[in-house]
Amino acid sequence: MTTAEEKYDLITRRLQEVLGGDSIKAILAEGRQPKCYWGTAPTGRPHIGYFVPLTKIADFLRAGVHVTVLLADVHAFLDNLKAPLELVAHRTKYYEFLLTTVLTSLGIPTSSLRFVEGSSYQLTREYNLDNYKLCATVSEHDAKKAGAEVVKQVDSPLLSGLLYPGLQALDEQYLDVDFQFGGVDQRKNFTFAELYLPRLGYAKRAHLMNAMVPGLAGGKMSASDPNSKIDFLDSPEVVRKKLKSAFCEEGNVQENGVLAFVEAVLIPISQLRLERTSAGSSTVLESGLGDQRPFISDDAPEGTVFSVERDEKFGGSTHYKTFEEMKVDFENKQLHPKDLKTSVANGIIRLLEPVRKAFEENEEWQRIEKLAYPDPNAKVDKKKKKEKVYHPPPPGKGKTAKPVVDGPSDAAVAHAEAEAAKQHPEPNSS
Ligand SMILES: N[C@@H](Cc1ccc(O)cc1)C(=O)O
Repeated sequence: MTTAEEKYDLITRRLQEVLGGDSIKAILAEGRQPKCYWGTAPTGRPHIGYFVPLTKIADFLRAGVHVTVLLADVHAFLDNLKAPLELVAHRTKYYEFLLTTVLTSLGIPTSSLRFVEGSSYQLTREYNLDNYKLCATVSEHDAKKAGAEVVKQVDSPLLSGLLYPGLQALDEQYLDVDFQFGGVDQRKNFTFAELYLPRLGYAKRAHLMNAMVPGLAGGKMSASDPNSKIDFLDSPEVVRKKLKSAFCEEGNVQENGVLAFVEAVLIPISQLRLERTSAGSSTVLESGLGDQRPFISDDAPEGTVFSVERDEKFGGSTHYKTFEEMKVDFENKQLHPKDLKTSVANGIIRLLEPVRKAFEENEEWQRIEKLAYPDPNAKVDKKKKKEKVYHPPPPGKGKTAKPVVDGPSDAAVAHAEAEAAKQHPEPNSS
């Protein structure tokens, strides 16, 4: 990788939108290495759509960008308590285990990037003062608009949802980056940051956005339909079942969750692996944990990005070098939905194998997983907890009355949290 233009092209390839690209070009032209971050709020369990930002991170690293991954723990509960306070630390740990493993499986050594927890700096005096300054600058209308696509929209919105975009904007300053990267669903948050950071005297950052990952059922990968998304730890049987029920009609390339998924997730991973092989050892990418070519048959010609394996009596296997070729075949009914689904299922199973293996070999991760995502059907415990809730008498009343300067008791806080959780129940996932 030599010229600034080549680096810029690698940084911005496959993105849906770039705001402020010229500032990145200028940094590269000076021979400097841009700094960026990608933030994720540890709420529900990450699904395999996360491969999209993670493969993009591989591009950034290859172009010499300094990458920070923000585990936005504070944001995870600011967003309608999607991660309730008592679970957020466990979920943060779970995300860290998972992201580290997936990055390694893609051949990205985590030593080449930095992980930061939001709460490690968002609770400081300096950050909070900036937050209050923002609160005295931003209108309620703008804060609401900025969070509209990211913060869960409910009938009785909490104040925390209004703070969310402001904190995300401040993160750019406190993580000291040149650009922030995220899905296009972050667009309103990003333009909000561009407008408001300069009003605090901070630099306006560039924003890079990837397209949203399509769900297997068609449309966006949906939180409410568990069949539309695949968990990193799903077993081969579950992966096959989810693919079987995916919407994939013969000849229809317009509404086709499976094909769209191949284009957005699987082919970029194949390309990444191909580039690694051809670039040799001079790149930051190392060999991954597992199978090097999860979607390509052993006997496929060079340059193949996806193989559909088929019995000779059904015409034999086809090896595609581009997504376009595959799409044309599907449209012309040369590629049958059943064959496509089978090859995609097999590819995903191979891709997830090293992640599942790492999970099975790591007792600490397994312990954290249970704490982070307790079984929602284990109602017994919940009931017990409810009975224990203590309702303190109002200040000045009751035997234990004392001045209120102490702040609310733990029990009062627990009660308030339980009430909040009732009104804003946690969604299945983000
Ligand atoms: N808004 C991001 C999470 C995030 C939080 C804080 C940030 O600074 C950046 C990103 C999401 O929807 O997942």
